Amino acid sequence: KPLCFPRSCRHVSTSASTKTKVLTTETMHPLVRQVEYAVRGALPIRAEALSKQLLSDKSLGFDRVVFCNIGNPQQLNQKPITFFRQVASLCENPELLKPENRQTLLKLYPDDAIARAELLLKHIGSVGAYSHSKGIHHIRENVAKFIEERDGYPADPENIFLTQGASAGVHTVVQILTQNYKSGFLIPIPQYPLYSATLSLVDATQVPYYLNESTNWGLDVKDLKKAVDGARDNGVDMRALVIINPGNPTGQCLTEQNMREIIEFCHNERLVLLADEVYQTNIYKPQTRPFHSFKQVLCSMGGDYKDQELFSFHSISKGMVGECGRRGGYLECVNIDEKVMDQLYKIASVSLCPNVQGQILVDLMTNPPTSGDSSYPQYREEIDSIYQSLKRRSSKLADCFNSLEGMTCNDAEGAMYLFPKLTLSEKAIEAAKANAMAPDTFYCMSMLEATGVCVIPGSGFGQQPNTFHFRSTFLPEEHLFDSFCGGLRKFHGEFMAKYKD
Ligand SMILES: Cc1ncc(COP(=O)(O)O)c(CN[C@@H]2CONC2=O)c1O
Repeated sequence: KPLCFPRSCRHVSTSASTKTKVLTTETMHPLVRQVEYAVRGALPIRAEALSKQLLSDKSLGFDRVVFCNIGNPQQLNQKPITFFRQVASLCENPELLKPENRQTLLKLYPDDAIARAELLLKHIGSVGAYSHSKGIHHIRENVAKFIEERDGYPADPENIFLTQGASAGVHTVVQILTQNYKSGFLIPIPQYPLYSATLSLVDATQVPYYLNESTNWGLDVKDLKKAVDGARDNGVDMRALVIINPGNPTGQCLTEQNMREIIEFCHNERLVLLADEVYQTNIYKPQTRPFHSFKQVLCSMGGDYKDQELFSFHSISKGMVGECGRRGGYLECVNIDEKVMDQLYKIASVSLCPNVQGQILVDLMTNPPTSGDSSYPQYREEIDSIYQSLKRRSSKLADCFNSLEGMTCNDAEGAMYLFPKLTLSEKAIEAAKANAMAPDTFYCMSMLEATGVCVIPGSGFGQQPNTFHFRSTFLPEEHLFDSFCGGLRKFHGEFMAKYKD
């Protein structure tokens, strides 16, 4: 019988309450302590607190907090794609697929959703089982087919890892590429802070290259060369170039010519290319700035570049899918050394496998209903409706920002964000200092307290010195968009008046 002393008998060391914890911020890994990730930093933390306060306090001046800090479409009520959820739900509850339930089931589910679930379960077994550490082979075959159809060049399922979101793939690749603190990675400024945070965690060296706001966040290879040469002069062992295309937070889409120059640069400078392409279907100017994958451009450049190493990342969190919480994505490894691939597999094995429902969504994202399938009309309508709405909202919000005093904003060619530039008065800058905040953080915090809208200051992504920006998604529901923009307009006018020089 297990010993169980009543509380009164237990000897509690009097020093227990005074003994410091074993684990404190002083004794934790310093690399963890130094990591910053603004997308879920001070502003969202305050926003969460206000959201809770709203439950009991109606005096805040707004009736809801609008989380524009994160590209999380379904948090702002974007509907999931029906076919995807039908298949996922059948995979989750295979009892429904039993013959005795078929007549009832056909009243609730289209035949192609039933067929897809049965096909997936044939390869998966149970969603509750560990899968292959690279991901289910059948799904990796479908991802390879998707890549081949997208690019017109072969893709090998063995070079594809399904991942727990693109984040996990990025982390693994950065980790395996980092030999020591001298390992240098070129990262864009502004950048999505997954990269700066991950590089901090592995103690690698961040080598920034600035995107040019005046050319709609253009990337000039000459700037890359300057950054690499400067880093090498300082003893940095340059390893890789990170490209986010379409850009986050900046929304630019690279031209094919620019991509060829980038690949040539990597080849000449012997840099591994990390291509983050999670927004590859969030393309709002397809006529002038269509999406090209780096895989496709690399293959089109022919034999001289056949040894250029490339890692490409994709995700189910973005596009019109927005299944962020399911944590699904893939990593394609191109021209990577066989033995390194074995090491990648070993690291993937340590985490056993990416979650299976996330893998199912990768299959559905890359292998959706096609013309002639029962679900195709509804699938097409849902995707097109979300796409057109995102496109309209991106323009509406950019127009709103460009109409505000002291604010300019490049259009979003892609992704889910706008990154407007703020010109702030001396008084506002002084007030920020008095509040121990960066000026753009002060502006964003003031916006949050006045409107309930949570955006992220430019300092969370990096920006040219003495410039101020913030990042907002354009995800608030379209029927609320006019009042959303109206609220921002009102706040901005009051803020500028309050701190007028
Ligand atoms: C450029 C980029 N890469 C990778 C990821 C990670 O995606 P997974 O969900 O697949 O891990 C994100 C997420 N976007 C973050 C999250 O929402 N807002 C952002 O800026 C991203 O914007």
